[in-house]
Amino acid sequence: MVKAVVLGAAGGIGQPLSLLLKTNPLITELGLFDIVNTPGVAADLSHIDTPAVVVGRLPPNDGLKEVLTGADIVVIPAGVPRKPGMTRDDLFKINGGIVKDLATGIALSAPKAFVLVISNPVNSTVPIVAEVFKKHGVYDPKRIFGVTTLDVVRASTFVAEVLKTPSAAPNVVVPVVGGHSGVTIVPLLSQSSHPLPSDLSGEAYETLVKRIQFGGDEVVKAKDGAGSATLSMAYAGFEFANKVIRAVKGEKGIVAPSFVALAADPAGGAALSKELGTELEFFSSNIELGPNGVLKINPLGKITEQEAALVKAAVPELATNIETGTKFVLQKYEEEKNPKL
Ligand SMILES: NC(=O)c1ccc[n+]([C@@H]2O[C@H](COP(=O)([O-])OP(=O)(O)OC[C@H]3O[C@@H](n4cnc5c(N)ncnc54)[C@H](O)[C@@H]3O)[C@@H](O)[C@H]2O)c1
Ligand SMILES: O=C(O)C[C@H](O)C(=O)O
Repeated sequence: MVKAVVLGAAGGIGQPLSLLLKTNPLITELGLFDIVNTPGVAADLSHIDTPAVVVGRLPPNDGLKEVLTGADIVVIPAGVPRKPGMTRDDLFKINGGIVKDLATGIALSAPKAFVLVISNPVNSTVPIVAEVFKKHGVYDPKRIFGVTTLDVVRASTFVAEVLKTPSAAPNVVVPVVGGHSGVTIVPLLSQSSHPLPSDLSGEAYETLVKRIQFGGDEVVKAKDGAGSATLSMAYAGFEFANKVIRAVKGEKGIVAPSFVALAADPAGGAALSKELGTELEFFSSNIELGPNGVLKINPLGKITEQEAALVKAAVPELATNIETGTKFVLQKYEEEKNPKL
């Protein structure tokens, strides 16, 4: 029995993600929450002949609480997407508040659920969820994940294109570490399952790295004001959710990058901090998943000088993004305690 919940289920990501989750036979209940349209989305999906019983709720009458109660896994794609010219950080003002409110609902109604955060800016929204959970005394760093899978999916696709083996994309595995925005997205091309040509250096290497780092911009530009990646994100979110569910069901050796608190595995986190040369509270490295969430945070391993330079460039921005999320929640709690602030 697995209950999966999507918060923001009527949106561009939420709908196709809910559709994909409905196709997973391991999911027995699918809860959909949004501020609009979830009864319709749920009615539509409920006609599909797979096991999951679908329920869609709106905010009135404790809809969030009802959907979250009994949840094993909660995926959050709620919030506004970018338009051309915007950075992911520009979304913080609106999405920070949305994620804080939804995290509060999860802390109250499904504190043991695995929480998969898609809403941008991920580097800041994951720390928001962590702070909210700390405040409610239910924080377990092993259970909160920033979904960076789309970067991995893109890296696989773009590397396969360079290798001129388009059908290889699903088999090409390229770890992408750091975070989920611009220079914090660090592809470790030297660890690609399919080695790149040895002459891929200089401009060609930089072009490939930039394409992976700024792949989101490609979609934002092409959609021309109608939002950002939705379908590829739904695919990526489904991939990662499935990995978590498979690990919970006892499958061993499932490894994937995700933006998690290093406290989720203190020993692995310390080793990673040593490699980074600094202590960050959150970082996306390859993690091994287990029945309780994060089992092990893997080190970066052997990387090239170019990759070390990319990691170094990512660290200051990550530190700022993390602090933005944490401070936002702490300040909100201060304001609630002392409304005159
Ligand atoms: N992590 C990633 O790799 C990644 C990839 C793509 C998009 N994103 C992010 O995902 C988010 C959603 O993108 P989208 O294209 O689906 O946007 P969208 O506008 O199409 O959908 C967002 C949905 O969230 C809902 N929503 C707003 N406030 C809510 C609340 N308080 N509670 C519940 N639902 C609420 C909206 O009603 C809407 O249906 C954006 O922040 C986007 O930047 C992240
Ligand atoms: O680019 C965006 O704003 C959405 C998402 O983070 C992406 O990488 O596609």
